[in-house]
This record gives sequence, C-alpha cells and structure tokens, in this order.
Amino acid sequence: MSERREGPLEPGEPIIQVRGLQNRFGEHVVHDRLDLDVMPGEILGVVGGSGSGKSVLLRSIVGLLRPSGGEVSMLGEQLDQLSERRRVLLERRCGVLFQQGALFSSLNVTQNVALPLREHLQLPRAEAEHLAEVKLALVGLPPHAGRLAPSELSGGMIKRAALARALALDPDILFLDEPTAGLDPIGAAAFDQLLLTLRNAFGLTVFLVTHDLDTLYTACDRIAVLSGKRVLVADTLSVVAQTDDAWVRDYFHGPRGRSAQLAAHATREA
Ligand SMILES: Nc1ncnc2c1ncn2[C@@H]1O[C@H](COP(=O)(O)OP(=O)(O)OP(=O)(O)O)[C@@H](O)[C@H]1O
Repeated sequence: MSERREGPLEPGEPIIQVRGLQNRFGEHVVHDRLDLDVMPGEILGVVGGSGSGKSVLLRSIVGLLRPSGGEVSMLGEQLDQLSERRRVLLERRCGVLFQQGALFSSLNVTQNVALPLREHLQLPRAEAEHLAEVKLALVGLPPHAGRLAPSELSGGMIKRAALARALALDPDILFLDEPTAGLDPIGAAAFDQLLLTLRNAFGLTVFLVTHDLDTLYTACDRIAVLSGKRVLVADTLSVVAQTDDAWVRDYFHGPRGRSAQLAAHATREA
C-alpha cells in the first residue's frame, strides 16, 4: 500500500465531521440535526435499531445521497462545496463495502478489484490486475480466487473480495455496511481480526455499520448509537453500554450482548 497522504487536517481534528444533518424521504424524517465526529485512525461502530438510518448516514457521508440539510466534512473538505474535480479526488480516498458486496457478476474477482484502478488511475489492464492480486492476497484470499466469478465464491470470500476492491485505491477511510452479516461466527471473527490488522498496519479510519455485537466488542474503538433521528451517544463501549436508554439496555444487556461480552473477555485472557 502507498504511504499515507497528508491531508489538511489539524491535529485532533475529526476526519469526518457531520453537523446538523437532516435526511427526509417525503414526510419521513430519518435524521434531524444529527451531529457526529469520526477521529483519524479509529474504528467507529455505528449501531441502532432497524430503520434508524445507519445506511442513510453512511450514504450521506460518502456522497451517494444528498442530505436534505446540514453539513458533512471529510478530510477537511465540506462535501457540498466541492468542485467536481475535488469530489472525484475525495472519492478516491474512501473505500466502500456495501451490504451485498456489489461485485459485478460479468467480471471475475481480479477484474472486479482492478476496476477502480483502471477507472480512476487509468492503469493498463495488466498492471491493474497485478495490483488487484496483491490486494486479494492482503485480504487473505488464495491466489486461485481471482480467477473465479463472484457466483463461485462463498459468503466469506465475497466479503473479502469486496473488501479488496474497497482497498484498491489505498483509501484513508473505509466505509463498511454490515460486513459480517450472513457470515458464520468463525468467518465473522476472522473478518473482525482482518479489519484490526488492516487498521493497525495502514492507519485506516473505519466507519462500520453493524448489528454484530462481537464486532463491537472485538474491533471497535468507539460506538455511535443512532436513536430518535440523532446520535444518542458516541463513546467507548463501556460508556455506551451504561447509557440510560431502552434500546441500549436491550441490545447490550440482553442475552446476546452478555454472551458477546463473555466471548470478548475470554479472547483477551486466552
Ligand atoms: N431511497 C429511499 N427512499 C425512501 N426511503 C428510504 C430510502 N432509503 C432509506 N429509506 C428509509 O430510511 C430509513 C432508514 O433506512 P436505513 O437503511 O438507513 O436504516 P438502517 O438503520 O440501516 O436499517 P437496517 O438496520 O434495517 O439496515 C428506513 O425507514 C428506510 O425505509
């Protein structure tokens, strides 16, 4: 991976800053004056009930959805004030992994990962595919996986291939929407470890939408809870879990929350 680029961020400045975000679809208000900071190099887990607006928040930040109001800044640049050229440059610094992986079925895995390199950097095919193979190895896929069609991959392999594509342009920020959904517990745990390895090795910032309590316990530095159209709390897991809120209580202190906590303790002590 390339050297990390120097952004215009001041020390201590959030890498993503969301202020007063509003999102509505017709009469349906999803976000109302939502604020959130994401700090450089952290893995932030974003949780909340179904329909609380986690994916809409992610899409607003990566520029796939134009918010109804408020401001989003990323890497020191305010999204709604960017020229087309600056927007494309900023896009390159973000890798996005969508819920279903979103690989092109007509391309093999290597070609899928090579696509951003060809489109954004205009690399010749052979060079782009060589770099794609490096990325596939980085996410732990065996060499033969590159020649397979997406339909020939297991669920875990699809996630890894999609992660390799999200990493293709050496992003500063990785956005992941439910990366462990549909994986068995062993595959999910391996994915969490991979995420930690990548963050530790490359200093990536990770914005992670998840329902997976194990991921929150093992991989996240901070957790933001979406509730009531806003961020109810964004803090370390121990602070968040003590928040006086019915959803937080059910989620973190219900049976699944307790078993995730026990599993995380056991892993740390092993
Ligand atoms: N393009 C759209 N048009 C209309 N409504 C939308 C659109 N996208 C999202 N919504 C609505 O916005 C709300 C929030 O959706 P979002 O997908 O962000 O929820 P979520 O918190 O990610 O949910 P889940 O955990 O179930 O994935 C939902 O009620 C959804 O129906």
